Amino acid sequence: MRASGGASPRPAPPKRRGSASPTTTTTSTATKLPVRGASSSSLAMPAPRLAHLRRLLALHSPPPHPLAPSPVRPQPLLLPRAMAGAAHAGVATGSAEYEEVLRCLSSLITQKVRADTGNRGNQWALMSKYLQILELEEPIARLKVVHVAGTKGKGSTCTFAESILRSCGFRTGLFTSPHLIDVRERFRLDGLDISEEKFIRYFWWCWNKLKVKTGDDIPMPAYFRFLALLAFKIFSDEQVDVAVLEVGLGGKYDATNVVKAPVVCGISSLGYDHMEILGNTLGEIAREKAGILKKGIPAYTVPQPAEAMSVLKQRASELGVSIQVVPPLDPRQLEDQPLGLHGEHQYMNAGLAVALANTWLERQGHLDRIHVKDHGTLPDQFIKGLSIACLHGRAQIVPDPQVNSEYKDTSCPLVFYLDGAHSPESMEICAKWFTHVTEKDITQPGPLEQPRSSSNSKKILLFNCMSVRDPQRLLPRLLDTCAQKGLHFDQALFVPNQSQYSKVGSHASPPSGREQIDLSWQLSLQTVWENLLHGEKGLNGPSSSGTSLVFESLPSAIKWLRKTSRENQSTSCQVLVTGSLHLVGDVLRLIKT
Ligand SMILES: Nc1ncnc2c1ncn2[C@@H]1O[C@H](COP(=O)(O)OP(=O)(O)OP(=O)(O)O)[C@@H](O)[C@H]1O
Ligand SMILES: [Mg+2]
Ligand SMILES: [Mg+2]
Repeated sequence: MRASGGASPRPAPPKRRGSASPTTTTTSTATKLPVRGASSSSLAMPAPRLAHLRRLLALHSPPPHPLAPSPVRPQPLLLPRAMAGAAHAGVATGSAEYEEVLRCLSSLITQKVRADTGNRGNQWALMSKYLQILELEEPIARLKVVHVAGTKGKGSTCTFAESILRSCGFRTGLFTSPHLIDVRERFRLDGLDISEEKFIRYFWWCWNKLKVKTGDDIPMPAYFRFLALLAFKIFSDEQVDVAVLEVGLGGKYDATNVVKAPVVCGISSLGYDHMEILGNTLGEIAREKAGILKKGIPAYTVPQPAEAMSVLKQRASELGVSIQVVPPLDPRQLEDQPLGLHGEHQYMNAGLAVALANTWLERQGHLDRIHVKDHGTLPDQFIKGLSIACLHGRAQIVPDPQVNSEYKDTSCPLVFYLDGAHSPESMEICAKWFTHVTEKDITQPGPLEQPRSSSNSKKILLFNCMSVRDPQRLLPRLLDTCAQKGLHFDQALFVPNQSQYSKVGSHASPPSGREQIDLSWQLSLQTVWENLLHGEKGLNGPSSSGTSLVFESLPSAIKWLRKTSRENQSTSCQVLVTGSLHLVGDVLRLIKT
């Protein structure tokens, strides 16, 4: 652990987007992993190694409203249905064949697609070649697709829409990204992660066909493209009634955009992210996302900044379609049921999902399945779908199972508040959610009382972000939004993600030699934080000592949190984990083991 004000030399300020990262990304390591053809003995992978592969594969390919938020309920650590498959397959129990599948998948991860224009231009034409090889053109044309792009809220919107249509009695397929713990989270059938057995079967089918037909002219598809092709294969063979597809990155050149005639399209909240690929202005970003709109296909969006909205409208009019703007859902429409996903912003995503599901039902001639009530509330199946929707790592509250089991009363001395926000806009949303749920005097329903009143609670930030992101935009947004609501962090902890150990070793646990761990990025984050708190005096300021810490590993940070919480029993530790979905996934995995 390194505390602020310590002897470590002050690191250089963090690099901006597009500059070389002070840490090596997991991507480059992934390409070094052995690919298929390894001897069977090498398949007996130790659990930490398998965990590392799962994390590695989590790589992406991809205005608040005034209504009061729903009551927030801490979620039990027992993973609900959608995550149950992943939890069961568990990090330690995956079969040797599954490990081999993960190894093959990781060989498809290339730096190129993420960081430059590899998914554009000529490269895009390759998608149709892959579809031919896999004989997927006709099956895709038969799928009844809901397609969603956007900067934020895609996954949540898709999850709500799928859950609604499942509650209406349809067989559903849901393809989202990224995943938190296990790659199979990206593929849900009827609301459940695809089974390991099915995943392996479909994987080899696609893999082997592609391996035979690819070579120097046609390379193997990159990671996200392969996953999208796999999703198409799974959903068509499984004969789902509806396939809900989240765009991985952008829209126009995204692998999911091979769908020529979806039933309905949605564009969730637009903002700044992935500018190194999508462009620097909201207009440019919006144009890329509007690339999923199609002639004759109804489209919906949420209220957007004017610059983005005008681009969406212009593109829609070029195509001769109207794009309808859906307001956030009014909680009264839910008959007092809370949404399954928490936070004010989810009313926005839910409103979009309702429009998408409703249009899907209408266009498929299934409106007779739902009973529209005359007093303005949603049909029962919609309310049910919205309230059971589940997506981990988004505004999720998890009391620490270890520390809390030591207390007989209902208090929760250590609680994790997890949200995978990683763009400036979502930092703000996340900060609002955290301040709201930890506010004094809020009594939460459910089996667990609110930890303790905020007067004797400690607010701790556990943060990391990928080095392609700009902490100078993320951290001030978080800090300022919290401060405006009267919340101040007692401490901030900066840690590398578990998966970042890949650069120094093959295990998911930290290597023994401390000197091997490059913490320069975390030290840079700490500098940004300290400068925000104490001005340019930063780390050398007398008041800064102890307000932030850098840990060399996540397990050591969690150990420290547990120790601190045990030593101060009258104080509850409320830990906001944010900045990276990878970090959130790592924390979820670590605290349940
Ligand atoms: N409508 C929204 N507006 C702003 N931020 C949002 C919105 N919906 C979700 N978020 C934030 O974005 C995070 C990710 O949400 P979600 O998974 O739904 O989005 P996504 O678009 O799929 O993100 P990703 O880019 O990681 O795939 C949430 O944890 C939350 O912090
Ligand atoms: Mg994204
Ligand atoms: Mg997503």
